[in-house]
Amino acid sequence: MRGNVRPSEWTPIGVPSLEPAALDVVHSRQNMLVVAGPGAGKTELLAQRACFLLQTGRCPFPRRILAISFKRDAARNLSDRVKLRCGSDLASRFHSYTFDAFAKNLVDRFGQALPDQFRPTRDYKINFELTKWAASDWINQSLPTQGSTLSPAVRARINGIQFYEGPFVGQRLSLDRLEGRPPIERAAAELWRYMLKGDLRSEMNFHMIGRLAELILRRNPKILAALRAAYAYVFLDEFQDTSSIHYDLAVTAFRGTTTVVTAVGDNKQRVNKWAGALDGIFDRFEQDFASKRTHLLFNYRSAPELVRVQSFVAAAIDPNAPAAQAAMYIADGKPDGECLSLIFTNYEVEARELAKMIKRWIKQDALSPRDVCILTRQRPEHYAKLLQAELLKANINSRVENSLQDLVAEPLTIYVVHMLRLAASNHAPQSWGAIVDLLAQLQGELGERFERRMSRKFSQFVVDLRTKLVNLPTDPCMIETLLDEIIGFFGTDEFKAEFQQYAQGDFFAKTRRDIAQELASRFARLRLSDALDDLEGVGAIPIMTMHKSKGLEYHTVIFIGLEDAALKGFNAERDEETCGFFVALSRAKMRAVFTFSERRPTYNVVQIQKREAINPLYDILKAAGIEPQHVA
Ligand SMILES: Nc1ncnc2c1ncn2[C@@H]1O[C@H](COP(=O)(O)OP(=O)(O)OP(=O)(O)O)[C@@H](O)[C@H]1O
Repeated sequence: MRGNVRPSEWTPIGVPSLEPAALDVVHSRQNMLVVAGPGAGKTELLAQRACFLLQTGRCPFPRRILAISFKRDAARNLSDRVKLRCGSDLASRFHSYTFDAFAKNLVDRFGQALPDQFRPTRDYKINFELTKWAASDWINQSLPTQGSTLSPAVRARINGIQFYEGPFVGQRLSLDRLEGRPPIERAAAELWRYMLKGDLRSEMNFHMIGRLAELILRRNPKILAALRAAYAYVFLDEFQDTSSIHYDLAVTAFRGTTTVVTAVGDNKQRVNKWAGALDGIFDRFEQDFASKRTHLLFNYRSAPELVRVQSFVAAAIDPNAPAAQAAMYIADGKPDGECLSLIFTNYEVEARELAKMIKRWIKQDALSPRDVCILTRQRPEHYAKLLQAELLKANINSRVENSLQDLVAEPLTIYVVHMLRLAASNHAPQSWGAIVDLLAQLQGELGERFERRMSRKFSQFVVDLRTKLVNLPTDPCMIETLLDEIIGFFGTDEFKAEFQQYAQGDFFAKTRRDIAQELASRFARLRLSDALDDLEGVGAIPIMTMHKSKGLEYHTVIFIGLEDAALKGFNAERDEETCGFFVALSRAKMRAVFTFSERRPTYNVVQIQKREAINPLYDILKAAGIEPQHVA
């Protein structure tokens, strides 16, 4: 569809209707802050707003919309929704990035315009080892003493976390002179200098990249003006998790400009305080961006009984939070959702009984394993290990998603898998369509003639690929060569240019290597289509930490181990842990289950488990009428 629909004639696509407050946001010409609970349709609202702006020409060609999320799968989910709702042509002006990818893109393109002291080398490397927890070690062990203004005794007195969250990356980078400044600030300047390494290859983490991106915009009016001219609209998803690095970047880029910013979030799902999520971020945004705040009241995701239980948790987190209303219609006599708190005598009984229940639920509710999700507070491979074995006995596959979730959301994986699916089957229309769209996008051509010409080449490539895969390679190096051929068919340079995360550094090579490793282990034991299903997790119950479940939804959610040991930070971070509990509960559409096992191994030793520290969570459930039930 072209961008020629009249605003007054535009109607939401793919959902029956939007509540009036949501429709106001879709149409809005001013900065807006949307505060709404789980399942209120915040992400959907952004997708609808993108369609409205593109289809009505409110975002006129060639201007674009920039959407920024925190997780790769959230960014992908949003761009998929827009593509599905208004077609690839218009959606090509909808750019959905994670914050990290957006910042890295700026540094990769314009990093050489930075002043000497903050200019990274073009081939900089991402270093994940520099964290706030390791900051003291970096100051004391890695910083060279030669040429330093800090004695070892002074360095040893610097508090690493304060240093990291303060002058190192907690505030805008300063180009001021350092003489006479406190040691903590001089240490920050020295660690920056050490990481950027002069002529040697620079190393940075994403916090540093975020800070450099902000500095680029602050120091270069032309780059800033070009960015603002390119993006007429900006969307900020999961806004409650915004850190000072992200916020400063957004402020420098778009505050006080004609670019219209829409931020959506839920203060009750704020679980990233450890990663720097700012207090009072909604109020700051309202002031800084002169925005209007609006609330959404419906919950489109969860059944009425679950929305009722959620309201008790919501009230415990924020007594002023407006009560959400369930939008789901349940016919008379049908179950309207259930929430269970189950107590087991030990973890073996828990695994056995849960496996039986899951089997029963899958059958009775006609679910696919992907409709069920198993959550843990931490270490999912440990908490779910026995349950996985019991599920397997019942012929139900499951897998821990954490390590694969990001890889599977990578465009490189997505398009390689599409191509391999075509090689595996004569009937994979979705994969065919996805690749034709990609080729059109990469080559900037559309229309029937292009498709006919492309189709011939493409069909031949698939036939050749199929021949090569008669015997599946199990050597990762051979698979990497195969991946090179596939990417070469798309056009390696074009592919890297389209997906900016691959344009610089070794991320492309690393992703290719990871895909090859994952495929190799599966090719050794499975047929091609089964290997691809296994990689994508088709037919397997996903298991993940509650943090990784943000933004996702499942028919049935089972949280294993609502216990003191699993939530050991509860006393210190009660608000944040309660928000985490709320996130877990609110992922469920129809059923939420929380388990407690009286005995469970903490690491390798079986220990008696308690629920004293986290009793406030059990109290909330009890207040909602959910009493713990003992199971065999
Ligand atoms: N107006 C609507 N009508 C019907 N269904 C809707 C509507 N808006 C959203 N939904 C559906 O409700 C579910 C939740 O929507 P969405 O993921 O956008 O909510 P959210 O507010 O971003 O949730 P959360 O903050 O909990 O991640 C999705 O399945 C979505 O398709």
